[in-house]
Amino acid sequence: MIRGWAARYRGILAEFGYSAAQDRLSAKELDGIIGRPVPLGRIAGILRGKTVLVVGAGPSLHRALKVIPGLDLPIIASDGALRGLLDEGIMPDIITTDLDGDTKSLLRAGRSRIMIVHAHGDNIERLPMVRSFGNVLGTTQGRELGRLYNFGGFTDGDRAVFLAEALGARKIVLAGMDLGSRIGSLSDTRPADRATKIKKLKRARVLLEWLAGWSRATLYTTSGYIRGFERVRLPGLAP
Ligand SMILES: Nc1ncnc2c1ncn2[C@@H]1O[C@H](COP(=O)(O)OP(=O)(O)OP(=O)(O)O)[C@@H](O)[C@H]1O
Ligand SMILES: Nc1nc2c(c(=O)[nH]1)N=C(CO)CN2
Ligand SMILES: [Mg+2]
Repeated sequence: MIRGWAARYRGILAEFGYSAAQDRLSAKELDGIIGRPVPLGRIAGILRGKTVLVVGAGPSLHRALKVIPGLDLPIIASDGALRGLLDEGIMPDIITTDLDGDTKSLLRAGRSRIMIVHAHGDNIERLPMVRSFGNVLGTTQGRELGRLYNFGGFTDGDRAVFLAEALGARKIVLAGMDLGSRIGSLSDTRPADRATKIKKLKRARVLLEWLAGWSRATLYTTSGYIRGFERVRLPGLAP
């Protein structure tokens, strides 16, 4: 577990009213379901020393999808962004998910791609889906247990950035990671959950700005402003 995470996790539990015990229960369940996890070295082999594209499901994803096919970069897709990528014929290398993204897309990608599956107290009933995935690594937001890892991060999108940093990416470029108060249309958020979702995105921003203070990777964003991330334009996108 990364230094400083425990305090941030306590803050998340308090703000969102989650139970650490439920998170732990879910983590144990996931650890029991995953037979043999993907070796960490295989994931690091994809990311180490590379410029890695992390794709979120924010409103700017639609624009980014026009140019992503021309980029020759390893791609990590976060949950809802996966469907957008698949619709454009782009199969990402790695998917970060807590299994509440589009099920059809997750099952399709899960046949061949690396699925980084996050266990938390509110997705226990979804965990059996993991049995259909060929290459899985499990994560938890609490203390690491069994063969699960905690790279840091909260939502699927910011966890992808923490993962890429932990496994040695040289540069991390965000697309569709607008954060902010507009939820992307590819994000499958029920109206009743929208206020919580916006709070989650705020928390993701705070965590990314914390990461920017000590990240070994250089961080870039092609979507919204994030302190500590350099703003760049995706090549080929009109201003
Ligand atoms: N404005 C935005 N709207 C939606 N998602 C965003 C936005 N900005 C960044 N993202 C990132 O895109 C990721 C994938 O989005 P999506 O809402 O589809 O997935 P999700 O499975 O509901 O996310 P989570 O389970 O992490 O809440 C989020 O985890 C978030 O980090
Ligand atoms: N207990 C719990 N943990 C989480 C949850 C959640 O709904 N419940 N959602 C997350 C990202 O959406 C990440 N972590
Ligand atoms: Mg999710």
